[in-house]
This record gives sequence, structure tokens and C-alpha cells, in this order.
Amino acid sequence: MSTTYNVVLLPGDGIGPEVISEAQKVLELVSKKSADFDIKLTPYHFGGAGIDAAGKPLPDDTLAACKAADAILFGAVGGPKWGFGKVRPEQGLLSLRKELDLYANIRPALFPSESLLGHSPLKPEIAKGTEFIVVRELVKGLYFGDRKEADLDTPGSEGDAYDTMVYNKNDVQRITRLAAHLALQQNPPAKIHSIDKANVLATSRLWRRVVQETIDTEFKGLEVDHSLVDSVAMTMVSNPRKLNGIILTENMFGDILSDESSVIPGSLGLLPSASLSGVPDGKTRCNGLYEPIHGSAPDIAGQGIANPVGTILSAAMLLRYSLCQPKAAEAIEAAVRKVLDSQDVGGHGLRTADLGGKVSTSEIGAKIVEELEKLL
Ligand SMILES: NC(=O)c1ccc[n+]([C@@H]2O[C@H](COP(=O)([O-])OP(=O)(O)OC[C@H]3O[C@@H](n4cnc5c(N)ncnc54)[C@H](O)[C@@H]3O)[C@@H](O)[C@H]2O)c1
Ligand SMILES: CC(C)[C@H](C(=O)O)[C@@H](O)C(=O)O
Ligand SMILES: [Mg+2]
Repeated sequence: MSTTYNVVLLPGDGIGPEVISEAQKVLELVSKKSADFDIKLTPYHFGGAGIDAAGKPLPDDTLAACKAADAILFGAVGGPKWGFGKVRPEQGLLSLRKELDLYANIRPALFPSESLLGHSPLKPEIAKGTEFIVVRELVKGLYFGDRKEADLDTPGSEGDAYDTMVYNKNDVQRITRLAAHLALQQNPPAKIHSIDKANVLATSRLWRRVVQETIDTEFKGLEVDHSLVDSVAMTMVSNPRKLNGIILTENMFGDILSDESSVIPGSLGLLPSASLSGVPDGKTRCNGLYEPIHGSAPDIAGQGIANPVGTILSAAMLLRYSLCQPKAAEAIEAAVRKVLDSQDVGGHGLRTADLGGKVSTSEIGAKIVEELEKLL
């Protein structure tokens, strides 16, 4: 008997709906071709689209559907229409991560195709062979601590504002365990690079000690080193292979370092992510939200030129981690690689504008679907 998986689609704002629509076609094909399972895809309002439709970025029916789903595929939220006012699209994303306790954000910075090397702004000999996965703690830290907005309008107000970074032992232990789990899935086990700012921050001194103790007591034999975030930001673009393995870090550092990592393969539009509430063992279905690491890109929204690869690779992660369908995930990754490696009529790679090509979002999506059809 065939299983039906319920996947919620959150297209969101800006280029979100454009890239989600291509990933949707990929998941529909996987569903059609499988004898064992069906994927039911249902869209809901979220972000700015949620504010417009229901007055809040995470409408009640969207939250209820996400809680009941097997997985969520998300595009991006935000944009100048909603700005940085009291009700912001981004608040919906933070609430959803918190509501589902999606504490582990996995952001692989691997080359989906070696043929991209020539497009990386880094010299090929520097970029080649870079393979690391950023594991970012996602529900604590500066994003969720006590905060105060500045009052700049009341005469006499000093206009002070603050955000507080809070971590406790349990927060650091559980994300370390997940990073160790991912390290152990590689052969030989990957090295863990824990990143902090222990020379300044109390939360970082807690982080460094608990990471080390968790590895020493529960994962003997795994290698871990500790570095400061400022120098790692430099290493990432000067000698990125030094970071091969697992980069383990807190919420804000992980946000910044993962965008920086997209420079290595050449575009922010290429990188996928999974946000999980538990360890992905490939057997137990794991409630998760899957999204490209980029935002709503207001500068190119509506032009049909956004790169959908990061979202399509996020759909592959969804199949692997939440639906336990590794073969379908591998087929999608192979189809993406095939398309990025192939040439269009002008002799250039089949690429969107961010990678120096002229192909549209939907043309790349259709080509990936065509290749996938041959592999499933
Ligand atoms: N997960 C999310 O929903 C998410 C993530 C990051 C930023 N945002 C929001 O997005 C809005 C815009 O933020 P930003 O401009 O700083 O970051 P952004 O990631 O949207 O864009 C940064 C740059 O990368 C380019 N880019 C991004 N994705 C691309 C793609 N798929 N193909 C080709 N080019 C791509 C954009 O054109 C832009 O030049 C803000 O409101 C921000 O809060 C949302
Ligand atoms: C939109 C914003 C809240 C979000 C974050 O900072 O986590 C984004 O930048 C991301 O990387 O998913
Ligand atoms: Mg970000």
C-alpha cells in the first residue's frame, strides 16, 4: 500500500514563489514516479503574504498545517513592502522555527557540480575540494533573547536598545550531538570545527567547554577544534579546505558564515538547508523545514531569473531527512549536477544570471525535471 506524505509549501515573498514553483514540479514528478509513496503538496500563506492575507506573518491555519505536516518546503520571506516595522515577515520564520523547535540548521556548502569552479570568484585551486557542512544552532542566541527597541521619538529618551544572547548547557549539548552524528555519517568521520568568540563572550566560553566535553564523553575519537569567528571568516575565503568537515556554531555566526560560504561555489542561489527538530538517522521521519539559504531577493523578484537550484536541493534534503527516501534525493542531486554540467546552444553552461548564464528560472527547472525523469 502506498504511503501519502503531507508536505506544506510556504512560497512566501519576492523570488520565494518563483523558486518554490520549480521545486514543486520536482516533488510532483518524484511522487508520480514512485510506486511506494505519494507526496501531497499544499500551499499556505506565510511572511509578507501572510500579513497581506491574514494580518500576521504566521497565520493560525499555516501554523496548524505545519505542525501536522510530514515536512515543510519554504521559499523566502521579506521585502521593502513590509520593511522593518512592528509586524515583519521575518518574525513569522522565527516563530515557526521556535514553535517546531527546529534547533538544528544544516547548511551544506558543497559544490553541486565541479563545472562551477570556473565561476567561483575564488581561484579554482583555492575553491577546489571544499566540502563542509555548516551546523547552525537555530532557536536560541541573539535572535531569541530579551530585547529592547530604541525609543528615538520621545524627547529626553536616551534611545538605548539591546539584544541578549542566552545559551545553556542543554542547548549546546543537543546541537553538538547532531553535529557529531553528521560527522560520523562520513567515512572516515569528519572533523568538527567549533566556531565561537570565546575571547570576548561568556556564551562562547560556555559553548567551547560544552562542545569539548560532549565530544570527549559521548563521541570519543571524533576530532574537534575550536576557532574564533573573525579569523574563520577570513579562512573561509582564503583557504576554505581547511574547514572541510562540520562547522558547528551558534545562531548569528552561522547565519553570517553560511551566506559567506556561498561565495565558494559562486552563488547564494545554489545552497540548500534543512532545519530539524532531531537527529536525522535516515530511518526515523524527522519533522523539518527545508529552504534555500537565500532571501527574497527584491532586486531580482518578478524577473524570472532567480536560481532555483538551492530550493530544488532543499527538496532533495526533505526527501532524505523527513521522508526517508534517499534514492529520490540522490536522483535529484544527480539531475541538478547533470544540468549544471551541460551546455546550452551558445556553448555556455545551462545557468541562471547569478552564474553568468542567460537561462530563466523556469527553463532551468524544466531541464532538471527532464533529467530527473530519466533517473527515476
Ligand atoms: N529565509 C529567508 O526567508 C530569508 C533569508 C535571508 C534574507 N531574507 C530576507 O530577504 C530580504 C532581502 O534580503 P537580502 O537582499 O539581504 O538577501 P537576499 O538573500 O535576498 O539577496 C542577496 C543577493 O543575492 C541575490 N540572490 C539571492 N537569492 C538568489 C537566487 N536564488 N538567484 C539569484 N540571485 C539570488 C539577490 O539578488 C541579492 O543580490 C530581506 O527582507 C531579508 O530579511 C529572508
Ligand atoms: C530572514 C532571517 C530571519 C533568516 C535568519 O537570519 O535566520 C535568514 O537570514 C536565514 O538565513 O534563514
Ligand atoms: Mg541568512
